[in-house]
Amino acid sequence: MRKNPEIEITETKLLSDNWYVLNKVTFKYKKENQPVESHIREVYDRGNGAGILLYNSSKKTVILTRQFRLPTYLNGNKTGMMIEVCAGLLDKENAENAIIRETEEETGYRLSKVQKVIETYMSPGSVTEILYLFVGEYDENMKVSEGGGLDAEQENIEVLEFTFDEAYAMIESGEITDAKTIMLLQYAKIKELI
Ligand SMILES: Nc1nc2c(ncn2[C@@H]2O[C@H](COP(=O)(O)OP(=O)(O)O[C@H]3O[C@H](CO)[C@@H](O)[C@H](O)[C@@H]3O)[C@@H](O)[C@H]2O)c(=O)[nH]1
Ligand SMILES: [Mg+2]
Repeated sequence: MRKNPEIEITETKLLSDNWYVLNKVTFKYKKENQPVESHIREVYDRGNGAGILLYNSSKKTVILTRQFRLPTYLNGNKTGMMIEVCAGLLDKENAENAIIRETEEETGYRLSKVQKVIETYMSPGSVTEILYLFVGEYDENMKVSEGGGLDAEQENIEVLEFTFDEAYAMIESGEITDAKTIMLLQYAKIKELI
């Protein structure tokens, strides 16, 4: 599937597969009329993910989640708590089914339709993950459980409802710093979704 004649991968060394997979990859970069360069990069493969902005256009509200995120705690986020759109890693299913399942697990809303709006590499220098971003309408009739995430995965997810304006202002105030959440809120603003 790979289609770049300038690139030749010569070695892939597994550094860790304790949870997800970290490889050290050596490759040759053969640029025309230039000496061949050898590069080494560490690449973290944790699969692909999906996220969704749940919105209600008549109430002008959105559903977001709050949870502890250790990597942010280790890098400048005082409490480690992050406000994010509902999101999860894909199992073997497609992104649309995954986000519908994840929405119910994390927020308690059972959606029947969602719309894919963005596909993005979140950290292309180091992480393989593609994130598929969706929007979907929710209302109270779709609420089937409390949400909160899977106990088995110790997720401890709080479900929050904000007006769209409140949520949008939290980007400016620095209360929302998660990239996929900022992208989806800005998408909603640009497209005048809410
Ligand atoms: N034991 C253990 N658990 C882990 C480890 N890494 C992750 N987990 C757990 O695996 C679960 C994954 O939950 P999901 O809801 O499927 O994924 P997510 O972490 O919400 O991922 C979403 O957000 C990420 C960060 O923005 C995105 O990168 C990802 O694509 C997705 O959108 C979480 O309970 C998480 O704590 C680990 O090293 N060890
Ligand atoms: Mg999640």
